[in-house]
Amino acid sequence: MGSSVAVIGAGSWGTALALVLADNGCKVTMWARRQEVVDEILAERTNSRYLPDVTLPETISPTSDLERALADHDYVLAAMPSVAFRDTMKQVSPFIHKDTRVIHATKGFDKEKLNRMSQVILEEIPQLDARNLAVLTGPSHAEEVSRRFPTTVVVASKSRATAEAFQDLFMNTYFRVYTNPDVVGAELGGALKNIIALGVGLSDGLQFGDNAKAALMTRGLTEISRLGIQMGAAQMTFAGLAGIGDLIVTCTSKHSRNWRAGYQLGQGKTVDEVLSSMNMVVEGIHATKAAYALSQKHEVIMPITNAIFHVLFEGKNPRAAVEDLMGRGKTHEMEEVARMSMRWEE
Ligand SMILES: NC(=O)C1=CN([C@@H]2O[C@H](COP(=O)(O)OP(=O)(O)OC[C@H]3O[C@@H](n4cnc5c(N)ncnc54)[C@H](O)[C@@H]3O)[C@@H](O)[C@H]2O)C=CC1
Ligand SMILES: O=C(CO)COP(=O)(O)O
Repeated sequence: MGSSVAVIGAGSWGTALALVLADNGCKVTMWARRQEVVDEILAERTNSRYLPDVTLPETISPTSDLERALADHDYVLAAMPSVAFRDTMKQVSPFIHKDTRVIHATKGFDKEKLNRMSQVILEEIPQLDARNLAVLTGPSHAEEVSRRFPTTVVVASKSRATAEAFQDLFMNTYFRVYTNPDVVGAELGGALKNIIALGVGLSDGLQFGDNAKAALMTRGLTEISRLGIQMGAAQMTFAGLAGIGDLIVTCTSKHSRNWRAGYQLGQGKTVDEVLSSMNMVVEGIHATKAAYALSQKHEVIMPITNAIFHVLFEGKNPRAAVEDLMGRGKTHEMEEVARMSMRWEE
């Protein structure tokens, strides 16, 4: 038997990653908040609400008892929605020691302080050695990973040893793991692309076509990078799996909850109607609020995020938001780079 891994969170992503680990020979204990999820896995070996049509092997043991989940582990993986992240880390903290290697796979911001998830982990688990912390991100829908479709992801950690330990833990023939030392860029790429996917869904719901989709993705990546660099990320990360890679999959996949939520908004539903019709997390809604505040704090211009914020939280008509975006003042496409290196011929 390989390593023991405690997976905290039995939603779609926690369950799909537990499957990857089980395929790799790990003994997995998966914590679910709700006892009925545990009961279903024990009785049927399925998690039908979050990952239908997938059979879970016996090497994945579910429990709703956090202490039991964390009793005996070599590694901990946290994969719950960002809104539940800080509270869950508070509860997890007493069972984590300095040398535990912890990885999270959550794509969002802390609602209290707008912090990244790795910052929340270190705040709530102060005894943890920061070098033992990593993030897993990249273009990876649970529905496809659980069908063992070829997938590539990034593990980012400040410590090469930790990044490589998690690379070894997760990597297999259908799940290819790259390492990256840029934790800030990896976390921001994953969290901010959800906003753009919502925007693309909105645009598709309004039947605006493929040109608009390409514009939102490209200019969306520009503003993701702009905020990211200001917050300490490396620009190159946004050209990789955690940036453009995840942006592409989330803006174009039928599996994306963010795209689906945006699409329904574009068709005229309200935010409350959309949220009550989805039984899964829509991180982009929370991320829009966080990124709007972060753009003001860091004095970074994010027109698309601003427009989506006004649609989601101030009742602005999506068509009016698009008119405002199209009517912005004239600008150079490569404004930051241009200042540094590009020259007009005359
Ligand atoms: N589903 C996917 O394909 C991927 C998801 N992610 C990220 O993983 C994170 C988790 O997402 P999913 O597993 O997809 O969500 P999900 O919507 O499938 O499941 C949510 C899980 O969180 C639990 N939960 C909800 N509220 C909670 C609370 N207040 N306290 C404790 N637990 C609570 C639910 O019981 C459920 O187990 C998100 O940040 C998402 O962006 C990242 C990559 C892929
Ligand atoms: O992050 C994801 C894929 O990489 C999941 O995106 P959604 O939350 O939009 O489904």
